[in-house]
Amino acid sequence: MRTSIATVSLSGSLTEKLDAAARAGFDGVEIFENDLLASPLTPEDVRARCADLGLRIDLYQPMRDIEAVPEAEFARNLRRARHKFELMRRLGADTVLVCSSVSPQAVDDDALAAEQLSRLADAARESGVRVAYEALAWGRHVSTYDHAWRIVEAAGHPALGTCLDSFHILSRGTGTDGIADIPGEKIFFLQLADAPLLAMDVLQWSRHYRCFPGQGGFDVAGLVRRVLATGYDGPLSLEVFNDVFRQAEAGPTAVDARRSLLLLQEELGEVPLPGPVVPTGVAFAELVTPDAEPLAALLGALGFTRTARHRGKPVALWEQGDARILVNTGPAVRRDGTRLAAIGLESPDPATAARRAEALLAPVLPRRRSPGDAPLDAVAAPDGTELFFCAAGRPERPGWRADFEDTGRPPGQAGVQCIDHLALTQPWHHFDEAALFHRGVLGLHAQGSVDVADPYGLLRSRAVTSPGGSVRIALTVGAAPTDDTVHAQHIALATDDVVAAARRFRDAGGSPLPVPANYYDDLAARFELADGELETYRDLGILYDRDAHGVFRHCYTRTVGRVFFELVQRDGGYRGYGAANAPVRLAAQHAVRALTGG
Ligand SMILES: O=C(O)c1ccc(O)c(O)c1
Ligand SMILES: [Mg+2]
Repeated sequence: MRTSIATVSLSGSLTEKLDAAARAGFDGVEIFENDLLASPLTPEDVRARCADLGLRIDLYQPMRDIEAVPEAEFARNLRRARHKFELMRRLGADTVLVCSSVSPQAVDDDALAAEQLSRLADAARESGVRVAYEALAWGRHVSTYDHAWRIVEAAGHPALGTCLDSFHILSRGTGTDGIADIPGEKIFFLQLADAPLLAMDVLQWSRHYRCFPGQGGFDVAGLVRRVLATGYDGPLSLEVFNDVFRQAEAGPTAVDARRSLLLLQEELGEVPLPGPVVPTGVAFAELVTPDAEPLAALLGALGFTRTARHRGKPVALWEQGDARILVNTGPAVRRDGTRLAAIGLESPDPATAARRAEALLAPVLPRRRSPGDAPLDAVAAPDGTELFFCAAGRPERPGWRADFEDTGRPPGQAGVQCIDHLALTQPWHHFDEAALFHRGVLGLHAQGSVDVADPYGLLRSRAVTSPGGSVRIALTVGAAPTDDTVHAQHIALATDDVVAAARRFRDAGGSPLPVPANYYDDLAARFELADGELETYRDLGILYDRDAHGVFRHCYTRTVGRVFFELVQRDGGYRGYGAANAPVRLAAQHAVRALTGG
């Protein structure tokens, strides 16, 4: 199955768009007229460039407001169209998209629409061009795919077919049964886009919020299955109007787009991919820092001990229960300050997990970092976080732990059992990509996204989890372009007694994030807590939340660089991450930063 992408889906100049599409491995492009008009390249240049890049020009688009208009108007439209057919000859593009008219001049007359589209197709055929007629969801008289098909069928012209666009069909909730009535050879083109389920004007929704398949709420795969059943054998082409993609760099967007199509093709059984191999736990989280001291103090207060050091690199292993944290002070990482750089994921089959990631266009990292290191399969996530696939339950394989030499100190025992979750701040323009990556590449389940008010902005957060919750990653992003480096990442540590753990932390010299008294007044109003409970929480800076399943109690440390820790206690199967408390936490962190200038 050939794959294609509309130039409108990518940012930059036409040249940049074409380069990005080719590099990501697309077979073709839809050239959006505005991209050509704004380009200094001649149509012949564009044609040559596409040929050099191995890209076919699958579609030229759009032609608007053509049909069902008074004859004089149609004559002008035909003249305009002939110009474009000549342009397409120079480009080497053989299919043009005609959107259903939105013109106030258009009349509700299918016979007239069919007759004029037929005359348009006559002119197109003379230039070796085919016309694909698409119903815009907001078309003046034609807004559904089955209506557009009835007109195409009535015209009965060999150079006239229809273009199906998943957004226009699924946004209107039009049933897809009617697709089976269209002969495959009359579907001249198939455009794919997903979108989040929003209640808004369909034109605004389409022009600003489309996303790649798998990133929204539509059943795009179900629609494609129906289209393929007709015998359609043209490309699967992504046409995504999206405000974020318009601003983000074209290269990564094109990779994100291609990954989305690969996953769609896998779902359809068209492209076999290795795996997925779902990770079964977090082997370690690796922090890099220019100065180990503040982290050492923090980890010590949390009850971790330094149990081992790497044989060849300045990396220390801190352990408590099943929570393992690497602190890397290597020179290569000093410039970025303290941050979460890598995650070790326990995997039942690391090699296959890495092969799947590679097949889905994740950059593969060298297996051996230095001579003598145990080979580890690793890839980079879209935000640059390194993901190591660590053999779990495979004693015959040398694990990452073999690279470490024990210090002789046992793991700490201050009530922390394991890593509950990791919260990673994503670059603001890669949020949807990050969720699709973690779902598609790692086989994690993506939960719905929640908005969180920050005193200076709005954050969106979406969790991806393994079955049973042994791996939980909260992906967070600012809703508007921001300096992403100001956002923190955190490691949440699970305990079955957060009160005891928080007390130990404070007694060991740790300073919890201070929580305002107003928060506790509100807590008293919302929940009937046992005698003394509220006072304990207030004293220790513990926050409280409840869902349909259970109770969540949690507290935070101060931030070092971009990193802070959270102690969490989940009871009764609580599923969330304390999102209700996040605005208070964010405000408290801003307040601390303002005081300390850090
Ligand atoms: O928003 C539009 O105008 C527009 C143009 C061309 C398309 O293929 C489409 O789906 C929408
Ligand atoms: Mg379209």
